[in-house]
Amino acid sequence: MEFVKGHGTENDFVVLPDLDDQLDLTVARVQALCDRQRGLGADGVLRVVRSGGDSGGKWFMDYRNADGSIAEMCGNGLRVFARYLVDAGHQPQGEFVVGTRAGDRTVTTHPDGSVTNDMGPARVTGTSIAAVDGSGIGGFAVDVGNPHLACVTDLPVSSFDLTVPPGFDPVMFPHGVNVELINVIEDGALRMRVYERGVGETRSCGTGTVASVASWLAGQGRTTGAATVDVLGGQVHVTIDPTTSTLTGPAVLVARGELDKSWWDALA
Ligand SMILES: N[C@@H](CCC[C@H](N)C(=O)O)C(=O)O
Repeated sequence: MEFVKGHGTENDFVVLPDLDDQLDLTVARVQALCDRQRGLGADGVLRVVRSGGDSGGKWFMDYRNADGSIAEMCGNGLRVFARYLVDAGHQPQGEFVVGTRAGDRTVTTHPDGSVTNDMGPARVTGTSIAAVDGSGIGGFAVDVGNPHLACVTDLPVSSFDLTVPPGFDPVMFPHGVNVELINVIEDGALRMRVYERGVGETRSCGTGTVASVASWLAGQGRTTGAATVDVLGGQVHVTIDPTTSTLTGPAVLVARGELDKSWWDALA
């Protein structure tokens, strides 16, 4: 069984090509694959399925968090997924459509290895408070297909302890939430740290960067704008308008190999 390891701004993934939708990707298997001691190690798994959808999309990205939970969307994962399809010869370089649980997303791969995702609308749905390190930090709830609580703060994001999960309002976020802490460096330049639902702190979160820019704009009463976002693992560029958003950043394939069949079978 083939695997590929890749990352987007150091948000890392095990890619499992399963074009004919044959793999039984159980929670135990996802957890073991993502475990950095007893598996390959990753923030999530991207199962690559060829879809017969009528939306024009030939591919479905089955994304799982490291704890085995299913999420609707993964922005960094989508770039790595697109890079894999081109690298494997399944798609020519350029624009194509990938289905996700949040809907179809158009991706554009570039010759320099970067990828631009159309991320769909970033909907600001309200305000809420994240409890981090004993402090309440206000932010905007942003739906990027998956849920975010994106909080601009004047405290340096480097000062927060994100080894402990942030608290949040379970009524507002009944299915959990990804929490972003954001500093404004200057107009159009943000710095972000993130605690991801189903993973913990990661070095980047693509949907989280889109939510961060939407939150920063919402704080100024704006619905359109663009920013670079520095994350622990690099930098991405985000644009937001009222109907859609884009995310551009690197997508790197690191290694490929074969999973041991007896290891996989024992995890069922
Ligand atoms: N790292 C991802 C987001 C992955 C899903 C998230 N943890 C959730 O549960 O919603 C990204 O790059 O967007």
